[in-house]
Amino acid sequence: MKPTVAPFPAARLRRTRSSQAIRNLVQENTLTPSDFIWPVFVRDGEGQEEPIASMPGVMRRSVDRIAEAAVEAQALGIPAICLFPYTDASLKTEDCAEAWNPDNLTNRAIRAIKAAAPEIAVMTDVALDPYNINGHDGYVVDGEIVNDATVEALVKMTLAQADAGADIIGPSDMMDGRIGAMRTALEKAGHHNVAILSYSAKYASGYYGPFRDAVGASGALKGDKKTYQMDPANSDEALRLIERDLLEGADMVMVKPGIAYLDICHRVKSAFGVPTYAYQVSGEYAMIQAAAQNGWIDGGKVMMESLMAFKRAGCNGILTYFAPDAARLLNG
Ligand SMILES: NCC(=O)CCC(=O)O
Repeated sequence: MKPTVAPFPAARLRRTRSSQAIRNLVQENTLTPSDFIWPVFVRDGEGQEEPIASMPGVMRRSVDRIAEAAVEAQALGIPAICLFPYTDASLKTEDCAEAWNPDNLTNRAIRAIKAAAPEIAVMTDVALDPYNINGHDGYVVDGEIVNDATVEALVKMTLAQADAGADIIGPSDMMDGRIGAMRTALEKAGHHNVAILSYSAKYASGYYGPFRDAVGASGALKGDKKTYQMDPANSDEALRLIERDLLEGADMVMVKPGIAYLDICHRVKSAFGVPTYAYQVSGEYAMIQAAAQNGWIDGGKVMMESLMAFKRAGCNGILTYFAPDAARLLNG
């Protein structure tokens, strides 16, 4: 689209910025609480809310407190909550069997949320890293992250989550062939309406540091994730990954991290026109909070501006740790 601009003074582009009312009329993008998916951290125990030092304002919550948080999110108009478990080191093994335990933290939290806040959609994370003694998203054999055996484990994990009542499965592992395998298994098990929001374009990023503290994975990880997560230098490859996942049965797709990858969000939405999400990850959140706490930026303003940027880039929604704070601001 080529914008038409009459010569000055017929056109004074400041006219449409001259009052709040006119600015509201010409606003091109909007942000509402229904744009958010709220990632939360689950821990064991009861009545527990434990702050995470590198993510000011974010807690690890026990299952009962997660259910309360979901009730609050539902009241704020947030449509979905996404669960990440803080798994005790004693439950991390080489075979990652805790990942498909029907009574693991995630599956208990799904059932508790469904009982307390039935309207909110529950999204899960599918990857082996919270359960893996090696800290990787897949099985490690002789130093290699093996693909096909990992996919079999991820399918078991997916089915356990769907059986517990998950509405949206979020494969974040970046193995090849996992979306097709999960979709086939879900269909076969009668979970026709369980959606897959694929972490299709997930980059090997430095922005995930605080998240690894939050889920207790920082110590376990040996090496890096560059053989399965994407190179930040690449963009065409993201489109191939997105197309591949859509053809295998993904309903929605994600770009991760967010702010440094808005060009990818825009390309994905323009190329495919499918429900597209960005993950404003822990490092992005931590940077905004740290600068705000030092008085270097206005935290509320930067929070809202960063979230609007995702909408402007074409995203349908954002996974963001700011979800409840932003929803409260938007609800006035
Ligand atoms: N699979 C989920 C993540 O890796 C989240 C990363 C973050 O928030 O930094």
